[in-house]
Amino acid sequence: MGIDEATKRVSELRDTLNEWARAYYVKDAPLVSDHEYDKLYKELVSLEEQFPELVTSDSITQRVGGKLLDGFQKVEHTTPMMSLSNAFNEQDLRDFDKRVRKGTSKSISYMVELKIDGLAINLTYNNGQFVQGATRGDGVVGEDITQNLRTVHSIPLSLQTPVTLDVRGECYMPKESFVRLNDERDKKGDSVFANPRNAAAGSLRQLDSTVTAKRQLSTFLYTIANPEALGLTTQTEALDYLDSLGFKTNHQRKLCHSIDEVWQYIEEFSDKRHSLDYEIDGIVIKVNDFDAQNELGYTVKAPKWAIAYKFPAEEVQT
Ligand SMILES: NC(=O)c1cnc(N)c2cc(Br)sc12
Repeated sequence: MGIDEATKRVSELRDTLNEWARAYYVKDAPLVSDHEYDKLYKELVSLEEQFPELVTSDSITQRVGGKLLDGFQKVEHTTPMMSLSNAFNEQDLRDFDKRVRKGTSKSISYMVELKIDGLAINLTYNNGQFVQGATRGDGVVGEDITQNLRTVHSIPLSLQTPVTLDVRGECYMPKESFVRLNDERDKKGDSVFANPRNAAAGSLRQLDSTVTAKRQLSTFLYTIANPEALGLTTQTEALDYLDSLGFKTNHQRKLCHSIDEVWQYIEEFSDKRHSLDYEIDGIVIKVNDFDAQNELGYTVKAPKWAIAYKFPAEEVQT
């Protein structure tokens, strides 16, 4: 096969494999069998070995294999990554709702989202290319874990539109992966992780990304930095835009038009959360309209337009 034919075939393989990977890892809806996927993947690896000049950093074959790091570089976030104040009962939520309605004349609806128990991350894309991934750190400065995040299949290495933006979300380990990992570690006499959040954090703080690649991590993205610069006016629009770019968002979200509706959702997930295949430690309630968010502003620590309802800690069965 000559270079022209190889170039064409490599492009076809990447488009097909990226579509299949998005279906499997982002939409949880596989289009083909693992065997079918592996067949094309092997063909792409072979062509890239025959024609190294065709390898690009966003090729699906380049997710694993960065060099062994001797530490993590510090990264300053373009805008601070927020933290949330907490609510522990219905009255706390009703007090929050009163403060919100006192703080703005706008009509209020709430975007209600599951609070994923993982590690907060920031992903930076330049002209649609994934260029940097970082931990939240203290909210202002985090650590560069780009190589490790490149191994997480639900994180696109390139977007279908050449947009420059920062997106934030949670990297987590599914419950099943957590149980399997601890079984393997226990059998080898290694220490086990206390919970999926610690397992995800430990997996992302690896200096060797080939270890991270084996940990079956996933993500839910939920924030775009400076969303109004992209013409987005609500959290609903921001989440739909993240979906359209090929990111994995959590579809259990609900737009609520009263705090009563928010409380119903919380009561519903107080039980349903145990049947999810990932851990959550609460529910995040956000004023949906960005103009109203800006009017409400921030306290020193956290936004006045959002709150995290925390589920009561559960008795650990020993
Ligand atoms: N959907 C969300 O906004 C969300 C989900 N899961 C989380 N652990 C967090 C943390 C902050 Br801070 S926001 C948020």
